[in-house]
Amino acid sequence: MPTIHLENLIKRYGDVEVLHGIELEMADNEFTVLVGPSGCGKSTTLRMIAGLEDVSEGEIYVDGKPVSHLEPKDRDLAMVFQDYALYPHMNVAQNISFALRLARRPKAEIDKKVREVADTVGLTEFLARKPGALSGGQRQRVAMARALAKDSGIFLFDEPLSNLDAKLRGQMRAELALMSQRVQKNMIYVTHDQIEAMTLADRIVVMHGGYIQQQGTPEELFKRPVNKFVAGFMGMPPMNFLNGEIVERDGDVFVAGDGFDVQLEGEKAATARAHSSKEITMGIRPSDLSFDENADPKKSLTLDIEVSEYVGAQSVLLCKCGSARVMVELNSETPVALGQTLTFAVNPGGVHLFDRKSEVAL
Ligand SMILES: Nc1ncnc2c1ncn2[C@@H]1O[C@H](COP(=O)(O)OP(=O)(O)OP(=O)(O)O)[C@@H](O)[C@H]1O
Repeated sequence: MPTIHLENLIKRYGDVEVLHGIELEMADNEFTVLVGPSGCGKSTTLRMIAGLEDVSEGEIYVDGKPVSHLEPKDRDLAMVFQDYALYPHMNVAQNISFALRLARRPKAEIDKKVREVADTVGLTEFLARKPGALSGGQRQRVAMARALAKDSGIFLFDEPLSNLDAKLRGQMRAELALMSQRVQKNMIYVTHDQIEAMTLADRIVVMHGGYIQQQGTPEELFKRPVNKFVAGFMGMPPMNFLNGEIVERDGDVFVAGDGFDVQLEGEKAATARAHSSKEITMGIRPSDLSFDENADPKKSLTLDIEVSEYVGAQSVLLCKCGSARVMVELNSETPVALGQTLTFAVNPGGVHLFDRKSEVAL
């Protein structure tokens, strides 16, 4: 499979620069997800790789060769768009084989390829149907099969699941994960959905404001976000942020703020002590806060429940901690009432510290 290298990619529309020097390497057979909020530049990056947008500065290399001057058709890639763009008057088999027929491949070869890819995406029984008689998920699979039939080394996806309802999205996500293991291609996938990114990616690239914020495995991004943006973007329910100050008392290090005073341990305490500014933001994920009435007061948060959202086995509680809001999760069987004050133990390893001004992780 080809490797892809984006070298200092810059994109300008007129005077406005929207990508400010994207530097990225994608290895053989890797599933890379570009993720970020609307307008961060992920689609523009993908469209530049595809050749659908010009490169303002920088270069795109595929297997070491510059490709930014090449037409999309000469770039050895297949793309699946958000809206699938199927031909409504052609049946599934004809949609899948369109590019092969255009290239005048022998009929036997085309038939074999159609059967193969239809089997891969589970469409065998629908080959004679027109797109109008298919469900959203099935249409999505046709788009995928059509791209697979091209046998390209690189596969590009632009939010391919965004038109599906939540249940189908979940199913297709799982199918995509399975398919990507089977087809062994270099895949680049764009989404604004961090759950899609976490479940599909070998490597996630988080973008914001035309810059790459961080790239790494889903676990690296979740456990060691480099800044407050990445920390808040990855994970659901999102990480809680509490503004506080680093204070030392009797040799111990605390983060103290409105309504909380949490002692730091080990490496975190040493890092906080050594940090130049005392003004920080403490981040704690809901999964690192556990309900415990007997928790050590120095290592817990006292929270007033404002809203409780029942989501099945767990409830998500929106609470007040001083002037800040904190989300926690609680077993739905635990009897609690709105307005009640509860104590949640802080997992010391789950405390993240960010410089309050620069928002960079300490
Ligand atoms: N043709 C254009 N002319 C001017 N600005 C554009 C054009 N296309 C995109 N932009 C701007 O470039 C930035 C990046 O857009 P892009 O579509 O890549 O974002 P995105 O992260 O994919 O967002 P979304 O999830 O909403 O599609 C945005 O600020 C957008 O307004």
